[in-house]
Amino acid sequence: MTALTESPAWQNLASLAEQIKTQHMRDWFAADPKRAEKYTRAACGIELDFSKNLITDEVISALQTLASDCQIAEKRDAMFAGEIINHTEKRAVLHTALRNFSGNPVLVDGEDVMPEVLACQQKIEKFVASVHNGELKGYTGKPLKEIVAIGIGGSFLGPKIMSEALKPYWFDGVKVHYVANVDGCHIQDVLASVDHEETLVVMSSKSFGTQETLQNTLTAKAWFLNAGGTQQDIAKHFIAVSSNIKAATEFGMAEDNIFPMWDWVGGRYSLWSAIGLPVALTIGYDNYRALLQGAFEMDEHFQTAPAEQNLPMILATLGVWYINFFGAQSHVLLPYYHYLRGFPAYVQQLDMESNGKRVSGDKTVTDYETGPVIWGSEGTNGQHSFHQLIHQGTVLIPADFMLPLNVPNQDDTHHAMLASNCFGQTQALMQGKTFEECKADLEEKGLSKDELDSLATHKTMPGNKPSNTFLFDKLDPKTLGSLIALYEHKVFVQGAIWGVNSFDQWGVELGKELGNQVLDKLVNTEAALNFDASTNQLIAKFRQANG
Ligand SMILES: O=P(O)(O)OC[C@H]1O[C@H](O)[C@H](O)[C@@H](O)[C@@H]1O
Repeated sequence: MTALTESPAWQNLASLAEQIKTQHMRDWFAADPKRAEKYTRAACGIELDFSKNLITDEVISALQTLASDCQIAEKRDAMFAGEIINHTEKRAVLHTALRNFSGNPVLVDGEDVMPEVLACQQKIEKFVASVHNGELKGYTGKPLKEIVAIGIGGSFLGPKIMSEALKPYWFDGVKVHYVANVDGCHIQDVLASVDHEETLVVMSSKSFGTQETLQNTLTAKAWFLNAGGTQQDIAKHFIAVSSNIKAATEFGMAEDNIFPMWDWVGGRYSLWSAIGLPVALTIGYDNYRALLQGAFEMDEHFQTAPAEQNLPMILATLGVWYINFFGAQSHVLLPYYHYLRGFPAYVQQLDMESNGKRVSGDKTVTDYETGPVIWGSEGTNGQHSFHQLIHQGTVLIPADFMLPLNVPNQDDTHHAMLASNCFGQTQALMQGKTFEECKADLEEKGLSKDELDSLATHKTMPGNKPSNTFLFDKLDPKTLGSLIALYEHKVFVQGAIWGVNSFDQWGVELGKELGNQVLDKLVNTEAALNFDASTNQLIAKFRQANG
């Protein structure tokens, strides 16, 4: 056993879980009319009702003990202080510096990074203004109205979902198109829909070495030249965000057109850096700044609120409770807001790339589960498909429901229906429906006893399924910033409890490496195939079809 699973806090939680498994949330709600009030907390305009969880005061305090024994506060402070907590890559983890409005310095290797961060923000502000006011023009003198943002992974998903989620705040007059996949269908479709004279390509790649992004940018460049632009005009239509200035200039980007980022910002945490430039172009700089402000406020909350009030701590420890003591292998996110439909995919990357790890500390292979499968989609759509399994399937899937109480320009009837479905689902998951209740419903229909028993058995829902419900007044830029930072810190706390390095991604790196080796064999069609028989066969079939 590892030190974690042997620890008194872990052992205590294991025995508490056995007791809790014999109880039902229904009974807790019946016994305590104040349960909802007792287990609701708010911060940064986000209210979290976590009363529909398999928890008691004793469980909460045991989870807090585990967190404190795992030195979460110390680890959190080390992150904010710029210590090298990404130990396998020997890097600090300072996405929080990108939204630091405290006026305090943030030191990396003894040097304050804030002046560079602020200079970059000013550069973004100026650039966005010059696009929006039409001052920056394309090579034929037309304003730049179409933004083609090329990037993948962290250099894509965060900005894309932020832009989508903030549709009511879009700046009128520019349209942003995000392209990630190397599948040529996407870039072709996007380029076919825009006028090259009005197009600005923003290439986002921290490393400036990611195959998909380089290829899509080359394709866009060829399209631009083919449409009438010249090599000299490229500087007016192509800009980059990267920490690899050398590679970006070698690629042909003008140095002035490169927005910097830094090694101490991980890809999936980079949306707060100039990687967010397409977001600022979508919603304007003031709204973009509010987004950063919201994240900053959540950072402050995370650092200062006591454990029992601390939203990231509450969410993280609840997750650990289900993953490690109830065998939950996945966690579903259910935004009841169409514009937030991309949020599950974003958190999927954030959480699974961060905590999809199996080594704790220096080299201990864990004997406990770590990051869960994160999935989900917008409500109410899922209610008509996969919610069935959450209600009556044999696996436990904790759920996060989220709903803005006000939606700009929304028809009241639609919004009330949306809300009723959201609340009704959390209720159904919690209370379920007993065999007796199902039978009583059916009795009036004149069924025989056998039929009654059978159908009532099928209709019975055990309930006792945990969920969190997040409410916010409206999903404005500030609240979105806070919401994203909340999940970032949740992931941090869980990683810190499990002792994994939440900031590297060696599994992803291996995929890139092998993909390049295979590409070599697809391009050099005469090269001998020396992989396993299955991979060789797949390559041979591709060669044959494309020969
Ligand atoms: O920004 P780039 O260097 O192009 O990297 C893009 C993405 O590449 C990899 O897949 C990493 O796992 C991601 O975290 C990263 O965001």
